[in-house]
Amino acid sequence: MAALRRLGVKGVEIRKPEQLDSVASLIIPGGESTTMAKLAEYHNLFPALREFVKMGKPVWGTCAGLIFLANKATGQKTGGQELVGGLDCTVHRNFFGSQVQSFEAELPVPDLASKEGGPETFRGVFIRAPAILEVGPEVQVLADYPIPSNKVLDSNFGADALEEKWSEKKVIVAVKQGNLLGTAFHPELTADTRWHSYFLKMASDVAQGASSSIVAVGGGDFSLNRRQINDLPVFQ
Ligand SMILES: NC(=O)CC[C@H](N)C(=O)O
Repeated sequence: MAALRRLGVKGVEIRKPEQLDSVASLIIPGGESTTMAKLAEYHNLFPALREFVKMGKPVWGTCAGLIFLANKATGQKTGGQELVGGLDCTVHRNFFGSQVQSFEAELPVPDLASKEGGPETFRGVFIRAPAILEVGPEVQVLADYPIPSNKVLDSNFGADALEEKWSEKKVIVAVKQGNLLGTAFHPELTADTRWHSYFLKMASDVAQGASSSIVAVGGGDFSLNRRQINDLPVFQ
């Protein structure tokens, strides 16, 4: 919400399925995807979210939101978790390790830079971040990242996938497929608003005539009357 405000756009928080009828595009933010899936299930959001994606409305998932959008997730808790799906990729939920292994890195972002201008790299803030292991033919890769050299390719990764598929020693961290955008990192925690403005352009391309609201779902405090509008700290 704070990042959108910096671009002069007012977002609306979505708590109930029927609220999705009144918005033209959606951001599913980061957080913790198992918890978010439980809450989304409790609030009966999954059918409406799937319908929203199927209608071709722009949806951007960051981090846990990316996991939500993926057709397949690995590294899930026992019993798995429900996904919205639509994005033809396999995501590893905690690819880069636990919370303490969170990190920041400069990512080459040629497509973003050519559309939005600015530097050729983007500072990726990876917080217990997922990574995309495989993508389908319709998916455009917007950023990738070398697999950390200390990364032990253990059983969590699905041993069969290793040598061959990962011979390039890179994982994918940003993708676009039609109306869907996915980032494994948190662009809203930097002062660089290019991913947000990139998504807003996707949204305005599709939204013609519809409401131009951008909305956020999941994460945060679900009590409506205690909502705060403080901006998050932003890393320069
Ligand atoms: N920053 C994040 O959104 C972390 C996502 C987390 N790995 C999950 O499973 O949901």
